[in-house]
Amino acid sequence: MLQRAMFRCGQLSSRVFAVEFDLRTQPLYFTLSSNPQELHHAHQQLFGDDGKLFSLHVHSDSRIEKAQAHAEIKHKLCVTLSQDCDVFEASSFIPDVKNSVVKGFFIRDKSTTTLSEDTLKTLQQSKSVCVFSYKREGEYCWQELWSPVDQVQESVRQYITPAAAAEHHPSTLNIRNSDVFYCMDEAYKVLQECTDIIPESKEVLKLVDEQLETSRADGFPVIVIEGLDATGKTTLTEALRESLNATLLKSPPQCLAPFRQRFDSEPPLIRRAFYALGNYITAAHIGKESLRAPVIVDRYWHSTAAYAIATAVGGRVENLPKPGSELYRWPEDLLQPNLVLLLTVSPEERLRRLRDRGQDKTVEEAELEINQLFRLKVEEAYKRIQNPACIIVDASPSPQEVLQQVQHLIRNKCHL
Ligand SMILES: Nc1ncnc2c1ncn2[C@@H]1O[C@H](COP(=O)(O)OP(=O)(O)O)[C@@H](O)[C@H]1O
Ligand SMILES: Nc1ccn([C@H]2C[C@H](O)[C@@H](COP(=O)(O)OP(=O)(O)O)O2)c(=O)n1
Repeated sequence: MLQRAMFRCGQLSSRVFAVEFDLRTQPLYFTLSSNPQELHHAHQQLFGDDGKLFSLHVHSDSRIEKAQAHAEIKHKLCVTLSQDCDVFEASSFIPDVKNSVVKGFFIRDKSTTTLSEDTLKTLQQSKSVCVFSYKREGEYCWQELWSPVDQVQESVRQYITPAAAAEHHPSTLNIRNSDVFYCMDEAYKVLQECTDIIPESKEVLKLVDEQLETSRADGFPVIVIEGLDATGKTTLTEALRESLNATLLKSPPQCLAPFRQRFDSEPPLIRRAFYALGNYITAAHIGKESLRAPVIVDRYWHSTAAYAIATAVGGRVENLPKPGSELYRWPEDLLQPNLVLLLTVSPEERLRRLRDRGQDKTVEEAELEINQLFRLKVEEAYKRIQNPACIIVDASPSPQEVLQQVQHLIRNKCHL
């Protein structure tokens, strides 16, 4: 079993576990050792209290199955476990080694019921789930493979010892080709692997196939408008269309609208691959339309990458991939715009606009509202994307003033 193999002595020094307690705090890092050692103060938070402790993760050779099972387990743990149970995101990883992350959960059950054991037992039977339990022994705590009481099993005990945080936050290690895609083929492959379980994938792939190659002719300028929801993108792009006599496009394109809700309910791997492919369809439209007139694009790759990175990265803004990281690099096979403008408004003004609009928000946008940290991470990721980088536009003045500001920028940068 994958997880057990990781615990073999040869790998002990490099395999670390991180448990995210709360979005505002640092995760707790620990590693396993065959010798008991004194628990560090911080570890008392996790292992020192009363209550039963478990961790679990899915093992499967299929990344689609793994992603879906992980999402289902998350949902199941949240709806079935009582309020006396804390469920944390937990991952094991080899420090700073790309693609080494195994995502899972950590459960602290302070209840006197057997609900968590019953739930874990069911999960263990129905899915490829691996469960570990943690036991205290005086001042020490150790981990072993968990099996329900009726199945006695010989198991190796490993003592828990604190570990230092790695240079790169674990949630950044698996971003490439799981959350952000840097070429069309990689996103395409994900949807190909989904066709059995999500029949709509075939239709999406067909729409991608129908688009002709987009070798960019030296046509009219292409200007992308980016920003969080309710920063004024629709208002500005409509005004620019009028004033520049431009063609207005968006990503995801209209032809993907019937599939969006379906893919929005899927785990990040599948959802982000869908949005990535949407950019390539929009790119084909841009290639065609820019031969006739200037093109304004409402959201494009900056949105795809910034939301994906901000969702994947747990905790604070400091946990984002460092500025200059290859994770912020534009995909080589995706048509580049001439100008990208990022609309920014204060959180208060944005909330006011959201309320005035009074429309339904996507779950993600609703989360943005309550989760300032997430909003900060999306904005910061937007700003770190390179080649092309975005130019920040203060979108708090009146629509007319914002339009003038942007027209001025477009005249200077694109000579329109
Ligand atoms: N510059 C502005 N000043 C004040 N309100 C604005 C401005 N731009 C847009 N709005 C209003 O804010 C809300 C969100 O704008 P919208 O263009 O729909 O944003 P987005 O497309 O980025 O979600 C709308 O009700 C719109 O009328
Ligand atoms: N080009 C794009 C556009 C949107 N997305 C994703 C990113 C977020 O999850 C949502 C935001 O879309 P949302 O519907 O809230 O945006 P608008 O209100 O249409 O501006 O879509 C993307 O990944 N790539």
